[in-house]
Formats: sequence, C-alpha cells, structure tokens
Amino acid sequence: LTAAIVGCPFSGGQPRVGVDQGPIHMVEAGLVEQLTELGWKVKFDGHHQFEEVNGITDPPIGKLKNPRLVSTVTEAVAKAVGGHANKGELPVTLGGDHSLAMGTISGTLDAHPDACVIWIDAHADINTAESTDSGNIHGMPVSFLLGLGSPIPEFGWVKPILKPERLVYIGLRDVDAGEKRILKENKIKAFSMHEVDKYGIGKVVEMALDHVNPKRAFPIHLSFDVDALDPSVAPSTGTPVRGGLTFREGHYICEAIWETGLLVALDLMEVNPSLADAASVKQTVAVGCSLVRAALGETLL
Ligand SMILES: N/C(=N\O)NCCC[NH3+]
Ligand SMILES: [Mn+2]
Ligand SMILES: [Mn+2]
Ligand SMILES: [Mn+2]
Repeated sequence: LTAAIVGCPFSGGQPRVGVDQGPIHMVEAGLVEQLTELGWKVKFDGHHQFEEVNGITDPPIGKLKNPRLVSTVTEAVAKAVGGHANKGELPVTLGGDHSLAMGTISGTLDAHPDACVIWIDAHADINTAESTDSGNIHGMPVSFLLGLGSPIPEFGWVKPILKPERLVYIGLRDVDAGEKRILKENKIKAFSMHEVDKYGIGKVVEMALDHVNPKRAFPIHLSFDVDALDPSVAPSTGTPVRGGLTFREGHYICEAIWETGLLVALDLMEVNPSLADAASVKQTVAVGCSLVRAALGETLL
C-alpha cells in the first residue's frame, strides 16, 4: 500500500499568514517516518511549490480574493492528487487552507467517480460567489464542487462532480445564514456538534456513513479541517471556534473511516503554525499527525 504525501504550502484562500507552513511542520514532525513505521510505502517528492505562482496580477472578481491564484493552485492540486489516485496510491494532502479541497476532491473523483466525501469541519465551506461575505475562497470549495452559484470563467476547470447525496458533514458549529439556506435547499446531510453531543461520535459516524455510503460500496474521501477540533485541542488554526470535537472524537472519526476499508484520499487542512506559542503549535502539529496515522490504520491496541 502506497501513501503519497501531497504537501501543499498554500494560504491564498484566506488572509492569515502562516497556514502555508502547515505541511512543512507536519513533515518536519516526522509524518513520513511515522507512516513508514505503520507499514506504508510512503511517496513524498517534496512540497509543491505554489507561492511562486503568486506573481500573477490577481485583482478580486466580485468579492473573491486571489481568484486566479486559487484557481491555478487548486487545478495543479487536482492533477497531483488525481495522478496519485489513478496509480492506486492513497493521496494524503497536507494544507494549507481548505480551498485546496476543490483540487483534492476533483482529483479523487477523477479516479473514483463514485466516491463520497466526509467533511470534518467547524464550517460548511459552501458559500457561493453570491453568498460569501469575506470573499475568502477557503469558505467556498464545496459550492464549486457541487456546481452551485453562478459560473466563474476563471474557475472553468472545476467540474460539478460532487452530488449532494454523496456529501456529509461532521463537526459544524459556525455556519452562516447563507450557508444554512444552501444546505437546506440542497438537502445536504450535516451532523453539527449538537448531534455529536446528542448521539455520541460513534453513532454520528455510523449515521453519516449510512447516509452517504449505505452499502459501504463507495470509496471515501475524508477532508479534515483541524478547526473541527476544539481550540483547546488544535489551537494553532486560522478560524478557531469554541465547542469543538475532543481529540478522541476527532481521532475516532479517523479510526472508524479506516475500519471501513474504503478510504481512498485524505486531506488534513488549516494547520497554521504561526498563530500560537511554540507549545501550542507543537500540539496542533502533533494532533494533525496523529489524525493522519489513525486514518491510515494506526490502532491503539
Ligand atoms: N476555516 C474556515 N473554513 O473551514 N474558515 C472559512 C469559513 C468561515 N465562514
Ligand atoms: Mn506529488
Ligand atoms: Mn474548512
Ligand atoms: Mn473550518
């Protein structure tokens, strides 16, 4: 079994400095060695070089910020992830902000058209060009993948390859009014922290899988935004929101997805090593690496 680490030092989907350093810190923390130790053949051909791309003149399109940069980078990511997935490798994409998921999920669905997406996040990331307030594209990738909102020529490469019934969220607790409307209109299943508290994480993961993968027949793309975790667990991230998943709950999600035997791609996003003191950064990076290991089969016994 081969895991391909796709290091994506990219921050263009959001305004905070530092999230591009996330992949570098995770690899420096020994992630490649840890996965090798787990028995994986690990391919890592160095972090992708994106920041050089930002020489382009890139005025906003409507509210959208850095649109051409984000489009160029995410298209490159789609090719990288799709290339690995089409070779039967498991792409492990390290962010970098969550706009990258426009690329990762496009890549996965190219190789596995019937894949379902399990999106772990405090946020729905489903704003359209019309509904976004900030214009930060890391709050929008899901709308592009579903083909929602008015088409934007600069994003012509993104095809509406994701169906609402193949998407499920766990961890939501900071969803704005426009996104709530979009979730309802498109009948998208979402387990917020309310459901996690009500049913427990075990039942929530089972219900999420029953919704998007009832016969456990579809490959799974797990897209994990570390801000799904409580800020006490993963403090060094750009948009922390109180009342998040415990470490165990986040870890359980990864273990349970691995146990299905259906995981074909993983994203670990939004680690920003410049937003907290050294110990908190170290903790956030270590938590990220632990989640990747759990999703790739590390067990406690
Ligand atoms: N971390 C974020 N998404 O996952 N921030 C953008 C969304 C804020 N509405
Ligand atoms: Mn690569
Ligand atoms: Mn996100
Ligand atoms: Mn988030």
